[in-house]
Amino acid sequence: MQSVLSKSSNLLRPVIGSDTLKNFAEMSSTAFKTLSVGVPKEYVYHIKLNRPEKRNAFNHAMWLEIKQCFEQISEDENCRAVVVSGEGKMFTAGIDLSDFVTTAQQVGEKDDVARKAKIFHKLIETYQASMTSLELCKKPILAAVHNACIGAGVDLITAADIRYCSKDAWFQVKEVEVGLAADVGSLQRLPKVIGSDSLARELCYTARKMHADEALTCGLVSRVFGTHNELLEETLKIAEVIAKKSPVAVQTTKANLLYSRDHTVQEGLDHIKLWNQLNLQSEDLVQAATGVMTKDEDVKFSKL
Ligand SMILES: CCC/C=C/C=C/C(=O)SCCNC(=O)CCNC(=O)[C@H](O)C(C)(C)COP(=O)(O)OP(=O)(O)OC[C@H]1O[C@@H](n2cnc3c(N)ncnc32)[C@H](O)[C@@H]1OP(=O)(O)O
Repeated sequence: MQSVLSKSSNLLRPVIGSDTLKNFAEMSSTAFKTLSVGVPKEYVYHIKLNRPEKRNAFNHAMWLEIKQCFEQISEDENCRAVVVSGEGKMFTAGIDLSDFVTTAQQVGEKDDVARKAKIFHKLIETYQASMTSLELCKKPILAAVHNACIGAGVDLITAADIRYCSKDAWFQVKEVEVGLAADVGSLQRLPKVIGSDSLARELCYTARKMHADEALTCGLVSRVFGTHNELLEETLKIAEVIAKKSPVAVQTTKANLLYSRDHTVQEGLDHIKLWNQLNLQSEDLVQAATGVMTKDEDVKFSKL
């Protein structure tokens, strides 16, 4: 097991250097230990949580690699939409409990409360940044959940743009059951995603499982597909639709939806006005509008 203490000097060290930006998809298959990266369609990346033998539990390496991966994708002109799924039996079993307990025990061996707190402060900050990297990634992220999505899995998917699942999916904000208050995003994002403060509180206080049908009704996911294969196939198709649109338009839309979530309507309107006083001058606008008028559904936009 890796612990945060033994790896602390490496906490934010990038796995991939900036010189490899162009070859991200090829490089990442060897650079990442806990994620796999594929390019199933033009401009569409598929990231899989890849510790199937441990049910894709988030060990320390995975927390770090998620951040590295999405920061890299954010700047990668070859990517316009990202699908995130889990390899093997389920989406994820949440935080790697063995890893986490080892860390907690090592911190416990220190004598002073302030010094212990400093280590946990850094750890929580690092794990929060990992989840937030999906939200800050300029490219839309589509989470495709099959079977279990537990604990940290809910933190992850609520930072994604779009959530789909298969019929066998279930979701669990399990933190209170393992003696924790969730601290890397679920408490902040879940109520906003589902739009029901009462249901969010019920899920977070009871740690009960929520199955696919209820996840659809409450808006945690926007579509349910039959099987895992259908889920991936359909999610990739939707990612491809997004990837064919103007990257200027799509990336500006993501940035402004995020901004507007946390601001007043007027602040949001002022914000998009600034973005679009630039973007209305982009070649993408003329190309896309011409495509609509000439019924050309295959307009090719330059890389961004
Ligand atoms: C600063 C902190 C911020 C983050 C906080 C996050 C909190 C959380 O995520 S809380 C949720 C924690 N997760 C759990 O409580 C889930 C525990 N696991 C299970 O309940 C079951 O394993 C599960 C229902 C997911 C799967 O059951 P299944 O029968 O399919 O598999 P198993 O035989 O139980 O497990 C297979 C191997 O995977 C290992 N494993 C599963 N979950 C975890 C985990 N969370 N952490 C570490 N390892 C896990 C399990 O030990 C088996 O390994 P092995 O014995 O080596 O084969």
